Order: sequence, then C-alpha cells, then structure tokens
Amino acid sequence: MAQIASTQLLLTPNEMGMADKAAVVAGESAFTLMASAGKAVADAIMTRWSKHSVLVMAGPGNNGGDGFVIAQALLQHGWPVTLAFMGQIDVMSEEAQAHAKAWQGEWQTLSPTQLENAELVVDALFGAGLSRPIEGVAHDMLEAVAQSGLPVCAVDVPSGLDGETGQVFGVTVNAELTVTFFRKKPGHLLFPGRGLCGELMVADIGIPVTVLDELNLQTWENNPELWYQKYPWPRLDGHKFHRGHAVVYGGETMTGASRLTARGAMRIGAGLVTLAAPIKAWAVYATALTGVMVAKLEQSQETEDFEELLLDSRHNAIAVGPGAGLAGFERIRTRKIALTALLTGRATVLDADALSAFSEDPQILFDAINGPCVMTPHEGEFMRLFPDINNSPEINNTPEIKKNHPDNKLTRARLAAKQSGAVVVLKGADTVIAAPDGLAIINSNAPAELATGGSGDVLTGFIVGLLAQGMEPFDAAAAAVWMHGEVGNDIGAGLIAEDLPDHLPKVLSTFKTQYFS
Ligand SMILES: NC(=O)C1=CN([C@@H]2O[C@H](COP(=O)(O)OP(=O)(O)OC[C@H]3O[C@@H](n4cnc5c(N)ncnc54)[C@H](O)[C@@H]3O)[C@@H](O)[C@H]2O)[C@@H](O)CC1
Ligand SMILES: Nc1ncnc2c1ncn2[C@@H]1O[C@H](COP(=O)(O)OP(=O)(O)O)[C@@H](O)[C@H]1O
Ligand SMILES: [K+]
Repeated sequence: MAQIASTQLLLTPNEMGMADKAAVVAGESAFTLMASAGKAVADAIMTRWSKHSVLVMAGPGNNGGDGFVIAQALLQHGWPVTLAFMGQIDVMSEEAQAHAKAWQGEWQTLSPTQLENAELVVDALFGAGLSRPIEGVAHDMLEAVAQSGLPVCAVDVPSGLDGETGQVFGVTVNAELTVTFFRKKPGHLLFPGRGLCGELMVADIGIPVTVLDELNLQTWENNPELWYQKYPWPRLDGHKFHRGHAVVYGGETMTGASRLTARGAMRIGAGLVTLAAPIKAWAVYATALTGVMVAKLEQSQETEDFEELLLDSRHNAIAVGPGAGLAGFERIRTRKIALTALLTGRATVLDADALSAFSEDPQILFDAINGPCVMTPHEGEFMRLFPDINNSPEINNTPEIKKNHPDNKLTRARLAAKQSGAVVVLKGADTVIAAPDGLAIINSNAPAELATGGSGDVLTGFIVGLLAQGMEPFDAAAAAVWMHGEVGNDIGAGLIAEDLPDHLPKVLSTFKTQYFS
C-alpha cells in the first residue's frame, strides 16, 4: 500500500525528522531544504494576502529557521516585516544560523507589544520539535495572538499543536493557513488539530520520495487511492450471486436503524440483502422493505433461527447492532446473535448495541472474533468496550508530554484493533480506521452534517455491503467511511440519515468516472 498511495502517507514529527535526515544523507542540503520550506510559505502568503504589515515570530529551532527565510523573502518583495525572535542563535542548527544571518531587517525580541502594528502574523515559533507544554513569553505571545483576532499563517503546525496527536500543549493559535512540508502529519487531521490549521497546504521542498522506503510507515489519510483498485465494481457478466448476500439483524423496537443499514448495503451494491427480524416486528419490516428480503425469527428461538439462516453459506456478510436492542432480555439476545454471527467465521460488522451489549465482559466478544470483523464504535461505545486503553503501557510509555494528554485517537484505535482482533472504525469527525496489524487510516472528508441519528447505521450498511462483495475488512471500512463522507458533502445542510443511501449512486458515479474510465 505504501507505494500505491505515497501521497496519502502521514508522518509523525519524529518520522518527519527521520525523512529529513535521510534526505540529507541522500545528498540534499539542509540549508536548501530550509530555503525551499521558507520560500514555499512566503509564496503561499503572497498568493493569499495582499501586501500587509507582517510580524514573523521565529522560535529557537528549525521552525524559527524557516521564519527567517520567510521574513527575508517577504522583505525582498517590499512587505513591511517585523522579526520577533525567541531563542539563542548560537545553539541553532547550522542551516538556521545561516538563514538568520541572511536576514537583512531588524531583530526584535519576542513580545506581545509587537502585535500593535501587525496586520498578519507568521507563526514560526515551534513545529515538529515541540517537546513540552508552552510557557513563559511564548505562551503569553500566542495567547495575545489568539486574542488579537489577526490572521495567522502557521509554519508546519500552529505552535503548541502536537503533530502526532492533534492535541494542544499549553496554548496555540487558530491559523487561517498552515503550510507544512513533504507530507501531512496525523495532528493536522485529528481534532482539535484539524480545526486549528485552517487551510492546509503541503509544499514539496525537494525531499526525495525514496526516503519513505526506509521508514516503516503505517498511517494514511483516507482517499480512494488507497483502495480503489480493490473496489468491487459489478462485472459485465455479473450475476446477483456474484455480488454477495448480506444479512442484517433487525431488532424489535428500533426498527428504523437496521432498515437504514439494509438500504445502505443494497445501495453500495450487495447482490442480495436479507433482514432477519424477530416475529413480533416482522410485519413492520416486511411492509416497509421492498428490495430487501425479510426472514422470520420465531419467538424464543431467534438465535436458533438466525443460526439456521446462516447455514446457507451464500450469506457471506453479516451486520449486527443497529436497533438490535439492549433493554432487558434483548441484551442477552443481541449478545447471542452477535456471537452466532462471529461463529460462522464470515465477514461481520458489529455496531451500536452489538458493542454495548458486551460492556460488562468485552473479552467474551474479543475471544469470539476469529474471522474478518469490523467494529464501528463511536466514542461512547469505544469507552464501554475498551475502558482500560488509556491506562495501557503503550500510551503510558509515551513521553511525558503525551502522557498528560492520553487522548490519542490514532493510538487508541490501533490498540483496540490489536486487542480485539477486529478492524476498528472509531467514529467521529476524524474517524480512524485501524487494523490489528497496526495499519491505520484517518478520514478527513466527513462534514458535520453527518452527526445525525441513523447516519452510523447507514455506514454499517455500506461496510457490510462491501464485505458481501468480497472486499477485505480494512479496505471495505476505509471505502465505506470515505463514501459516507462524500455523500454527506453532496447532500450538505438539511441532511437526514434516510438521504444517505439514496445519494450514494451520484457519489459512486463520480467515483467511477474518476477512477475507472
Ligand atoms: N522536516 C523537514 O523536512 C524540514 C523541517 N523544517 C522545519 O523544522 C522544524 C522542526 O525543527 P526542530 O526539530 O528544530 O523543532 P522546532 O523548531 O519545533 O523547535 C525545537 C526547539 O524548541 C525547543 N522547544 C520545544 N518545545 C518547547 C517549549 N514548549 N518551550 C520552549 N522551547 C521548546 C526545543 O528545545 C528546541 O530547541 C519543522 O517544524 C519545520 O518547520 C524545515 O526547515 C525544512 C525541512
Ligand atoms: N462532527 C462530525 N463531523 C463529521 N462526521 C461526524 C461528526 N460526528 C459524527 N460523525 C459521523 O456520523 C456518524 C454517526 O454515527 P453514530 O454515532 O453511530 O450515530 P447513529 O447511531 O445515530 O447512527 C459516524 O459515521 C460519524 O463518524
Ligand atoms: K509553527
């Protein structure tokens, strides 16, 4: 996957440092890389803003070095530039010192009073090297910038934002534009980071792509480049049985949820979909559904009937959870149905109630996962299933700065996948898809309109529909989450969950034109 989708790779600040070093070993000059980085930011500023009085805040490391390059480039283009430095020049890297010496304007020491005459702020205080919460004058300065409401262009990341986790250490600013180099970082896509970067530009500064081969990278930004080659387009000579048969378990009370799932599965191309419903609700389902078949599960023998339904090996993908039920005896039934599905070893999606039903003993669920499985918890369900993840050694062994901020969504999703053996789709505005082997994808196309009742049920349908067509769980989850986001964007304001399956054909058609014609 690494080679197919190299532009989607995300590098942590640490990995970026390694890429940087590898580029120098490969013959690039650190001075030139910094010159290119600074030039890219200055060009982006001059493209976006007309000539303004600009304050460049330059910090003690190479982020500050970039600041000197930017200041000099803007000065040369006739911009009024104030350079506010914080640090000690003689301990900076050679390249940063060289660029600092090339600065032809006046030096000032960083102070909030400099904001009085500024119209635009360039934030080159801290980038990838942030190693502790920001305090002292840098803290006061960033706070003053935030309060000033001035437009900010951040270099690499808004200072204070951790490029690995998207968390803020101490204080940060809300940038209008962030220019980063070579590749994005997870912290640009994970909230709150994503909300602080403004428009995010990635500048090519001459680091050769071959440096990526030496790094064992495992994180991508979601995009069809990652999975379009495995997308199951209907074959010309296709038959509905070639496109799989998804089974969706429907509960007794919240019947809308599993209907949304079933419709999602149909729309994404499952050849057949059967909704398995307890007898009490059967008529509701049978009346409401047309293309979806409805199977009866007789009273008090729902699990047995579900098991019997699954004896037919053509039923190759199963979804349990939306509307399955948690009240009273329903909770036990939901558990049994989920375990029955897992016992078949067929591709299974577990969502909503099928996750919460195991909150008292998640290990029973994890022990049953032996085949292809996708779990799609939102944060609440995640906490119920994985209550101990924030105390796990992997999170506690991280440096002090991150220990204070254990809310690392990427790490949590990865640990959950490893612990459970399932592909974990940890939902939200920055949904993370993680596989047990450590591969992970961050989704970035979902609009806030998706935060509406039933939208997750449709996502479950998209996933099970792709699984039915033979897509592998990690790819199916990534593709479904991306389609879900695209559909959300396409509908926009006023979106309700019912719209999502029915807008999918439009999104699929654009996707098909782009990738398959
Ligand atoms: N990765 C790349 O390929 C390139 C990176 N460049 C720039 O280099 C930056 C990384 O440079 P560095 O590794 O020097 O890191 P930074 O410039 O982010 O800062 C590191 C310095 O800040 C100090 N520091 C860290 N946290 C602090 C805190 N909370 N309070 C006070 N001081 C603190 C450290 O002790 C160190 O002196 C990138 O963000 C990017 O802007 C560019 O120059 C060009 C190439
Ligand atoms: N702020 C947001 N921006 C974008 N997508 C969101 C946001 N909040 C939630 N979502 C997405 O909406 C869906 C909601 O799913 P879920 O929480 O299971 O709700 P429900 O159970 O009502 O269907 C998920 O796919 C989630 O990733
Ligand atoms: K910065």
